Amino acid sequence: MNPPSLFSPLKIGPYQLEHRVVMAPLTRMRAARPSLAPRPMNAEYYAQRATPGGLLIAEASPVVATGFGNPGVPGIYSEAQIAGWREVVDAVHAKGGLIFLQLWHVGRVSHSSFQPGGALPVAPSAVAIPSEFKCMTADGKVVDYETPRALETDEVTLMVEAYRQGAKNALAAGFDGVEVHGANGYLIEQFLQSRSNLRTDRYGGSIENRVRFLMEVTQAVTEVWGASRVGMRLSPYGIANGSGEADPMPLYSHAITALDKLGLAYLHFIEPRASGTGRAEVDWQNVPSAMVLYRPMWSGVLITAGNFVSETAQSAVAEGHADAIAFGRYFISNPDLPRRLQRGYPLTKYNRATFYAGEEKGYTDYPVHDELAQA
Ligand SMILES: Cc1cc2nc3c(=O)[nH]c(=O)nc-3n(C[C@H](O)[C@H](O)[C@H](O)COP(=O)(O)O)c2cc1C
Repeated sequence: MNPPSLFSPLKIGPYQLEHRVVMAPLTRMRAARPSLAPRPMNAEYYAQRATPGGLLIAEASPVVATGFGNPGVPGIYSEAQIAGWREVVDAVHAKGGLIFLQLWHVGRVSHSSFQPGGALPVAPSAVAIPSEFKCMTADGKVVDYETPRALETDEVTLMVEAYRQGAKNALAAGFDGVEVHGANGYLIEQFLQSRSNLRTDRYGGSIENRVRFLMEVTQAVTEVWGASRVGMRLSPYGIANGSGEADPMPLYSHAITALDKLGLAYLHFIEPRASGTGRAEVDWQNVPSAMVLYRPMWSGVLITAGNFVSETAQSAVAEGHADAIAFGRYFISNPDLPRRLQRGYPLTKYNRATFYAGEEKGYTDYPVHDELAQA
C-alpha cells in the first residue's frame, strides 16, 4: 500500500476529510465590538478558506467573559456571539467544508482592563508572567503582567462548567466539533505546568493533580459533543506566555495517555520550533519533535503544526509522524492553500503587521492563485 499523502482522505471522528491540509486556529481580533460576536467579514474570511471535505479550526474563543486578554476576540458565551458564529459556520458549510471551534480561556495572560469590573485576571495560582513578557492593556499601553488571583477550588468547578456551556453554545451555532485549547501558556496549560501551578488542593502538586483540570474540562466537553467530535491542542515544548515545563515528558506522557483512553477526534500539537510564532519568526533548532516523541502514546488521529511547508508537511504525513498538518501563517496569506500545495503553486508571503486587528486588509484581501496569475 502507498503511504498516505497530504491529499489522501482521512477519517476524523464521524467526518471524512478529503485532504489533510487543516487550517490552524488563528486569533485575528476582528470581531464586532462591543458584542465580540463574529460579523459578516469574518464569515467571508472563513468561507474563502473552506474546501469540500477540508477542516478549518476556528480561532480561539473565550467561553466566559473573564477569558479574554485581547480586544476584538470573538466569544462563545452570548446569544449574539452564537448567532454570529452560525453565519460563519453556514458560510463554511455552503462550500462543503468542516469547521471546529477552539474553546479558550486565557487565565493569567490578561490584564484587569479586559476583566469584568476591572478585577484581576484569574489563574491556578497567584504567579505573574515574568516581566520579560509584556502585556498590552485594553487602551493600548504596554505594561508588565499583573499578579493574577488564584481561583478557589469551587471556582475551578465553575470554570469547568463554563467550558461545558461554551461547548453547548458551539453546538447551538452549528459547528462540526470543538477543540479544547490546552496550549500556549493559557489557562489549561497554566494548570498543567509546575511553574504556574502552585496549588495545594486536588488541582495542584502531583502530575495527576495538575492534569485534573484538563481532564475535567475534556470530560465536560465530551459529554456535550461525544468524544469523537472533540479535539485537544497541546504544546508540550512551548514557551509562549511564560510557560515551559523543565521536563515536559513525564507530565505530557501522563496527560496524553489519559486522553488517549477517551477516543477523541484528534490530538493537535504545536511543534516546539514554532513556539511564539504569533509574535516573531522563530525556528528553534535542536528541540525535540512533539509528533515523533508522543505519537507512540496516541492511538488516534494526530494533527501537528509549526513552520510546515509543502515538502516537510508531505514527508511528516508520508512517514506516519502525523495524520494531518495544520497551517497557520500560510493559511492567512493563501486562502486557496490546499490547492496551491496540491498543484505546487507558489505561496504568497504573509504580512505580520496585519495579523492582529484591523479590517479587510491582510484578512479577506489575499488573492487566490488564479487572480495572481492573471495580474
Ligand atoms: C496570528 C496568529 C494567531 C494565532 N492564534 C492562535 C489561536 O487562536 N489558537 C492557537 O491554538 N494557536 C494560535 N496560533 C498558533 C497557530 O495555530 C500555529 O500553531 C502557528 O502559527 C504555527 O503554525 P505555522 O508555522 O503554520 O504558522 C496563532 C498564530 C498566529 C500567527
